Amino acid sequence: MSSGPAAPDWPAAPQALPRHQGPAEGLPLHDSATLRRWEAEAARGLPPHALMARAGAAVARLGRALAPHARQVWVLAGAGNNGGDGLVAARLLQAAGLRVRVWLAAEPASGDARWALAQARAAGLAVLPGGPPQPPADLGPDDLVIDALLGLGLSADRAPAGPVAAAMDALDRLPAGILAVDLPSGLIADTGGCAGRAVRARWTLSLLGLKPGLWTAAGRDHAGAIWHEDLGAPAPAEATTPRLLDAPACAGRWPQRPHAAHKGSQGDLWAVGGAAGLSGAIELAARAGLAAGAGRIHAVRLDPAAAPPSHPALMSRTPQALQGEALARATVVAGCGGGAAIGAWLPALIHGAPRLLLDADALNALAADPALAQALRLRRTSAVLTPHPLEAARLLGCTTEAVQADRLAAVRQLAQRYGAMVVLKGSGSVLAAPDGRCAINASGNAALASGGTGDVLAGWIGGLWAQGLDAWDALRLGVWSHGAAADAWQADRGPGQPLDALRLIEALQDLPRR
Ligand SMILES: NC(=O)C1=CN([C@@H]2O[C@H](COP(=O)(O)OP(=O)(O)OC[C@H]3O[C@@H](n4cnc5c(N)ncnc54)[C@H](O)[C@@H]3O)[C@@H](O)[C@H]2O)[C@@H](O)CC1
Ligand SMILES: [K+]
Repeated sequence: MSSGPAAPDWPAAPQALPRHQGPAEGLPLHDSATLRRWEAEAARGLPPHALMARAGAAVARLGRALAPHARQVWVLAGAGNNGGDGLVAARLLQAAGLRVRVWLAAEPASGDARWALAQARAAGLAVLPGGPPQPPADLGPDDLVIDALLGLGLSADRAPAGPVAAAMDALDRLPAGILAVDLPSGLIADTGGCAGRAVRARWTLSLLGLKPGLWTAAGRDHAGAIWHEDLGAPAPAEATTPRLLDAPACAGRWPQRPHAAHKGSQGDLWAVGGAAGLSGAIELAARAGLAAGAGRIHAVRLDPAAAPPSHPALMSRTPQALQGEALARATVVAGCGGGAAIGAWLPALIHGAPRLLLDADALNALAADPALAQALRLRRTSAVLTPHPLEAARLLGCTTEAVQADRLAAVRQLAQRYGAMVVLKGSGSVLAAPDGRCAINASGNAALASGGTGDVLAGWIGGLWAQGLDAWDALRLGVWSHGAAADAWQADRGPGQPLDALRLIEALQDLPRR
């Protein structure tokens, strides 16, 4: 960029403070192909039906714990092994003294499920396949319903019809809590999409491994609280599985603040945007960077007519100030409220900023200009992109529906195509790096669905990154803590209230840094 950099008055921010080692990258999430291999290997070393017996016992045990006052249980079982798990649970719950009724979609085909049905009948349960799914008339709110219609064997390309659809209709209308076996029926394990429709469970017990689809797209709305049972079968070593981004995966990864810290040691964040009429976005990003703890925050207005920042700790800058030494040590968050004007500044930022995060209008400019995309790929240092699904679709040249249909595939493709770290925002944000690392965020809730929360996220990640974290750590921690702040806020008030962007920044400041 052109003329007149401000002379630095403190030493440059270090590139990296001591690396913050957390216990792990997070729990692995397994795709269905891996789960099938895992199941086959585990079954080889066990007596017949042992895995199903363990699965059914785990469902029964958890059902008792979650619904301790239940007096009766209604089990809806499909004709596959998911239904077999439900039949085992039904038998065990009856043996524990509960009144159990079973609805079975059709005569089971697999050996395991036929065994489970025979055992259930031998124990005195009246199980006749087919017929209308009629819940027990006196089923109450304390009682338990077990959804064992469909699991990993769901055919994703057809919406459930016939008896299974009728059973799903019945599940929609029940007062009692629904415990889903392995997956809420109809939810696609690998993507979190629905095969037309899916059961809304209060709880899900995921068997063997955790599935990515429980955490992203429609997964969070359908799975309820997620429980895990590995059935005592050792997990396969899969290096490339996505990881669950949760509190333990982020523990101990916050930037260090040594006693002798000063504003020059905590990094320089430049928030670049602020086209006319859009200055609020840049102020939100800058304020979030300040809350994250970055040492000096510069708010760059691309249009001099745009309102200057109102927070007294933010330095109002022209774009010309971001060049030379200032640019060489800057962490730049570009695009929040940038309008079309941001495009002209991107070549210099892509070339000169050692840490660069592109959001909103910067992403739109990138999608529209192949030369920018090429320049980004050629960068030696990390860049971070923070698209929502529509921006991701523009970057990939596809529809928003295609992005949402397989969010993991979309984010991986973006990371490869642009040579950048990417977070695809939305319910269960997904993260990917060009080297194949991948994560799904477990925090956050619908309170975040309001204007400006994305600008806050961009500035918050930038503020963490400016303090010396490496790019992947800053991205992971930033995304998780952004959602965790909303979770803490909602825990105090209950669901349903939107969280405005300024309050979100306060909630981020209040979040304990452990
Ligand atoms: N794979 C594992 O990890 C283990 C599997 N077990 C259970 O077995 C399940 C997988 O069993 P299966 O492979 O038999 O599959 P499922 O029982 O999940 O589904 C197969 C059944 O669903 C029907 N179906 C599939 N798609 C449908 C659609 N779109 N609409 C209506 N009906 C549809 C099929 O006709 C078949 O009857 C797991 O989810 C789990 O509950 C456990 O027993 C033990 C370990
Ligand atoms: K199920």
